[in-house]
Amino acid sequence: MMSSMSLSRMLRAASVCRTMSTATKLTAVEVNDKTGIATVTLSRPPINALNVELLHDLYQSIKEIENNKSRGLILTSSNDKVFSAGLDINEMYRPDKDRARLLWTKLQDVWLALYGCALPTAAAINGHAPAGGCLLATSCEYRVILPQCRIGLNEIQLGLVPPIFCMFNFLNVLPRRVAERALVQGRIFTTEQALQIGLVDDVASSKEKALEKCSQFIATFAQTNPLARSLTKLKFRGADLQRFESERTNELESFLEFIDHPQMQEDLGIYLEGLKKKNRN
Ligand SMILES: CC/C=C\C/C=C\CCCC/C=C/C(=O)SCCNC(=O)CCNC(=O)[C@H](O)C(C)(C)COP(=O)(O)OP(=O)(O)OC[C@H]1O[C@@H](n2cnc3c(N)ncnc32)[C@H](O)[C@@H]1OP(=O)(O)O
Repeated sequence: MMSSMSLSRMLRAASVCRTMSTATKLTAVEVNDKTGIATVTLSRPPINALNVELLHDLYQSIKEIENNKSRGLILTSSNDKVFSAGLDINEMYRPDKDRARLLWTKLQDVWLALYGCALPTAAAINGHAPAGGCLLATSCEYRVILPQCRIGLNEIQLGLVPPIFCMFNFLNVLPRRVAERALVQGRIFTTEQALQIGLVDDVASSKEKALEKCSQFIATFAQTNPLARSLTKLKFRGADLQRFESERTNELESFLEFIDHPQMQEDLGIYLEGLKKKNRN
């Protein structure tokens, strides 16, 4: 039988963390009642590839957390090897046109919501974060990564032109020259390299420690007026958000045109097959 001691401990623990009532299917949202920090966990096995549904759920979670006046938002993954594999290539290869339009629109919505989020944001990067995975992490204000991970914007290696928000994210984090070279080379960085160039702020030996460091970052704003903080953040990011708005329709059309091209379809097919073959050998 459970002792009254362990029962009270369990009740205390349960009162610290609560799952948000509207937590969605492919993202789990947990709010720590003590700190007021919400953790969003990407939960689309096996590798958190960003499809329409995951992007939809992620957007809903970010907005919900922002509206619930949490103290901050931490983004992480339920997979212990992959933070996110980026866009689901199956959504771009031989795509349904309406769905491809939706995919890109939802990616744009997520970027706007995360990059422009009024709350302090941090990413506990507990696995590889190529392409769209890196985009999510660099939309946040602070990043902690685990050892032996790979992170970067490698779109150009797939023959894809990195969209404008990739550029904004890198310019916000890296010196201009480093950002430009990383994007045009489609560089994927190791944990050590990412730390050395400043693509991530810190390295932690486990997911728990990464989450702790993210919470500590968010706690640095405990004494700061939240409105003053968010308006200051907006002053830094506002020009990017405005330029994005003015180009979002063009970027959507460019994306659709791009993936409609026969050569692009052939390249994506080869790339996808290469990823699958790796597992067959
Ligand atoms: C205005 C702009 C105009 C035009 C621009 C046009 C387009 C720009 C788009 C730019 C925005 C973002 C783009 C992207 O995100 S593209 C996606 C790029 N992602 C990658 O290249 C990652 C590829 N994957 C990997 O490197 C590894 O899978 C990873 C993530 C390191 C994990 O490795 P591991 O744990 O070993 O897992 P597996 O490789 O065995 O993968 C398991 C399983 O998943 C399949 N898979 C992997 N990645 C993807 C993916 N991104 N989409 C779909 N499927 C993926 C893989 O094939 C395996 O499948 P299997 O059937 O073999 O189990």
